[in-house]
Amino acid sequence: MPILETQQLTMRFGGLTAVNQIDFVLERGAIASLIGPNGAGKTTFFNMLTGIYAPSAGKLLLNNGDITGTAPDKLVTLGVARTFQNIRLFNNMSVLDNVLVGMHSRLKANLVGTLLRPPQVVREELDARDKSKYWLDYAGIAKSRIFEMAKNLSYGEQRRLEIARALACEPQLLLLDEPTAGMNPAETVELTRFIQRLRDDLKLTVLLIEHDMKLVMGISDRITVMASGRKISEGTPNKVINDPIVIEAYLGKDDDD
Ligand SMILES: Nc1ncnc2c1ncn2[C@@H]1O[C@H](COP(=O)(O)OP(=O)(O)OP(=O)(O)O)[C@@H](O)[C@H]1O
Repeated sequence: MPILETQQLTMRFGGLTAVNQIDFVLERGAIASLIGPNGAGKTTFFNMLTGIYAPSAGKLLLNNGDITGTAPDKLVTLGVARTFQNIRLFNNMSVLDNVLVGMHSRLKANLVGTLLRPPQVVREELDARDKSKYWLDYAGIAKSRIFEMAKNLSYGEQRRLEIARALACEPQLLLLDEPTAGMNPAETVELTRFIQRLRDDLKLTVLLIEHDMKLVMGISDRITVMASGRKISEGTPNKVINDPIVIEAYLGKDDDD
């Protein structure tokens, strides 16, 4: 059973169809990539998968259950976590608090519990802090950095912090929107290995939007290619890179995609 499936998923903004009737299947445990020229509809597709946009038409299934139109925080509790193309951190909060905020939707305490702080709430908070520290360490953020404000981290560290925050939500499916954007080649290699570890050690399913073709070709079990809102090709890296439609629509472009 696939972990995620879309059926004829469509998003219209006024007269523009940004995502047009996409059928997509993501197998559990896969690393899959979504590629395509600027404006192809990749981020819009991600935004529907994570509940930020309710699709204009079509269906979205998680573990065969219909989750079309489900809100983002609910999807996090169902095991879908993501990072963003433009890093979205609380810059003036500590590194640790950024992860704790991300875990909030999984904590059980309600407002009354939070105010009265009975022992089980205090315990839950302590557990959450321990878990946050664990995931920060897992993502390679030094212990000495966790009380720094997020804005003081290097760019590569901020990207890893975003991933740590997503991991702390204990997802089954992790969506990464251009995770290497702005990284230098060494950081990109390191991140590639890290993504493979997420799949191999944590058994996560990973879907990424990525412009770095070397990374995409090296890491992906499957690649889906979008152009002008449509899926134009799909398959193994080898199949996709040799598909004339892809070469014409995407790889043949002379910009830096
Ligand atoms: N909220 C919105 N309102 C109106 N139009 C939008 C909105 N979001 C995206 N679009 C349009 O939808 C199309 C697809 O955009 P999208 O950002 O999904 O593409 P993309 O493949 O992620 O591009 P990039 O690689 O540049 O990030 C573009 O024409 C874009 O201008």
